Amino acid sequence: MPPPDPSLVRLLSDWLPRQRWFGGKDVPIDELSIGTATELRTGDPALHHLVLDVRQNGAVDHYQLLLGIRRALPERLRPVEIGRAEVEPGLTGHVYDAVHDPDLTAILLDFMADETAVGPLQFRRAPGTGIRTGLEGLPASAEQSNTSLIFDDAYICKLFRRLSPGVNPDLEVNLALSRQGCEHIPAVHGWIELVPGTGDSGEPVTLAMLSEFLRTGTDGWQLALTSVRDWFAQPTPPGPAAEITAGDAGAAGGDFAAEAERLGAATAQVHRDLAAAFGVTQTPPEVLRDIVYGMNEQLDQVTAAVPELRPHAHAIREVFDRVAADAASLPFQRIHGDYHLGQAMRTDAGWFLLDFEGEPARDPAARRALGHPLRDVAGMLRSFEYAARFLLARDGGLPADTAGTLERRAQTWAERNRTAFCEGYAAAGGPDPAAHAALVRAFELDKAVYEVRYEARNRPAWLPVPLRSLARPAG
Ligand SMILES: Nc1ncnc2c1ncn2[C@@H]1O[C@H](COP(=O)(O)OP(=O)(O)O)[C@@H](O)[C@H]1O
Ligand SMILES: O=P(O)(O)O[C@H]1O[C@H](CO)[C@@H](O[C@H]2O[C@H](CO)[C@@H](O)[C@H](O)[C@H]2O)[C@H](O)[C@H]1O
Repeated sequence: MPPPDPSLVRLLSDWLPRQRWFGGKDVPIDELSIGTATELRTGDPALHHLVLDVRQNGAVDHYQLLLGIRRALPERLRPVEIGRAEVEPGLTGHVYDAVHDPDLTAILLDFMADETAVGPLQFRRAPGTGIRTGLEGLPASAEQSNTSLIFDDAYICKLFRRLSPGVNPDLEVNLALSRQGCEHIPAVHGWIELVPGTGDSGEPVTLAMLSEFLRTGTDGWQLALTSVRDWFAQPTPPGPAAEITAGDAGAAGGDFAAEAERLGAATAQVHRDLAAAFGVTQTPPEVLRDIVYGMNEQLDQVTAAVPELRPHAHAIREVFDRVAADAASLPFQRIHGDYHLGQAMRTDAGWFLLDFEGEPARDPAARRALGHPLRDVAGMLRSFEYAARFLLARDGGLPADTAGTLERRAQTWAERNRTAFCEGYAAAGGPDPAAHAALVRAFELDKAVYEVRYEARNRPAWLPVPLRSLARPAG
C-alpha cells in the first residue's frame, strides 16, 4: 500500500469511535496511525488489512480493520462507507468497512484453506481439517465486542478487534480443548495471525479464529428467558398455598431445570478437559487471600463510583473476609473466566461453550491466570438470577398488584435452576458447590459487584438486577 494519505487517517479517526467494538469510546483519541497495512487483494475492489495504533491517555491500543476500496460504490455498501481518500497517487476511491462485502470476505476463507502468507499475515488451517471455499461471509447481527462473519451457516470467523500480544486465549483454549477431544466446543477450522517483523520480539498475534457454525444452536440466555416468561404466565393454582411451587415446576411449560442440569454437567466436563490440557496447581492459602484482597479492592472502587452499592458494602466485605480467614490450599486451573448464559449454546447435540477470552477489560496475563473452577460456577449462578429478575427490573419495575407474586416466582425459578445446575456439575465430577458454599457465595458477590459497575456504565436500566442480589449478601 502506498504511504497512507493523511485524509485516510483523519477519516479513520472520525469513524473509529463510532464503532460498537471500539473499546475507548469514553476517552478522546490523542493520536491514530496505521501500524501495519497489508494488501490482500489488488484491483477493484481491493482489500487491505490495517492495524491501527490508537493512543489514548498515554497508552496505545491496536485495532484491526479490513478496508475495502472501490472506484464506484454499490448502493448496498453505502451505509458502511468510511469516506473518499486518495488510495494511490492521483486515484481517489471509496474506502469502506470490508466485513460487509462478501466479494472480499471470501478471500479470508480461500487464504486459510491454502495456508497463504501475505506480508506479515499468515493464514492457517487447523491440523486435520478442510475448509470449504466459495462461501458468502457476512457479519452476524449480534452486538458484540468483536466482529463475527458467518459463512453460509458453515463457519463463523471471529475477528478480534482489539489485538493483544501473542495467541488469543479463545484460540489457545479452543485448540487445546480440541486436542483433548472435548465434545462441548465447536471445531476450530483455521485462524489468521500477524507474525512480528524481524527485530520485533514476541509470538504471532492472533487476528481471527474460524470455527464450525452451530446452525442448530440457540443461546442459553434466550432459552432461559423463554422459560422465565412461561413460568411467570402460569395460572395460580387453587388451594391454600395459592401459588406455584418448585414442585409444580416440572409440569410448567418451558421448564428449564433439565437443561440447567445438563449445562452443569457440560461445564464440569469442560473443566476436566481444561485441567487435562493445562494442568492443575495446588495453590497455598496466600493465593486465596490475595484474591480476596482484589475483591475488596474492586468493592471499594465500585462503591466509590456507584452510590447505590454503599448500603450493602459492609455486609459484602464480611462475606469476603470470612473466606480470607478460612483460606485453604486449593486446586487452581484454567477456567472460562467470563461465564454466563450468553456464552453457552444449546444445539441438537447438547450444550456448547463459547468465548474463552476471559473478561475483555482485563489485561492478557489476568485473562490467562489460573482460577478456581467454582468461579465459573458462580458466574453461571449469577446468570440464573439475572434471567429470573431482569423482566421484573425492566421499565422501572412492576405494578404493585403483580409484583409480589412475580418476585416469588422469580425466586423459585432461580433457586430451581441454580440447584439443578450445581447438581449436574457435581454429578459430572466437578467440585461440589454445596460443599464449598462460602467460597461460591464470595465469588458470586464479587461477580455481582463487577456487574453493578458494568450495568452502571453500559445499561443503567438493568442496575437494579445485581443490586437486588446484593441486598441479601449472605445468600
Ligand atoms: N460457533 C458458533 N456457532 C453459532 N453461533 C455462534 C458461534 N460462536 C459464536 N456464536 C454467536 O455469536 C455470539 C458472540 O460470540 P462470542 O464468541 O461470545 O463473541 P464476542 O467475544 O464478540 O462476544 C454468541 O453469543 C453466539 O450467539
Ligand atoms: O460481553 P461479554 O459477554 O464478554 O460480557 C459482558 O456483558 C454481559 C452482558 O452481555 C455481562 O453479563 C451480565 O448480563 C447477562 C445478561 O445480559 C447475564 O446473563 C450475566 O450473568 C451478567 O453478568 C457480563 O457481566 C459482561 O462482562
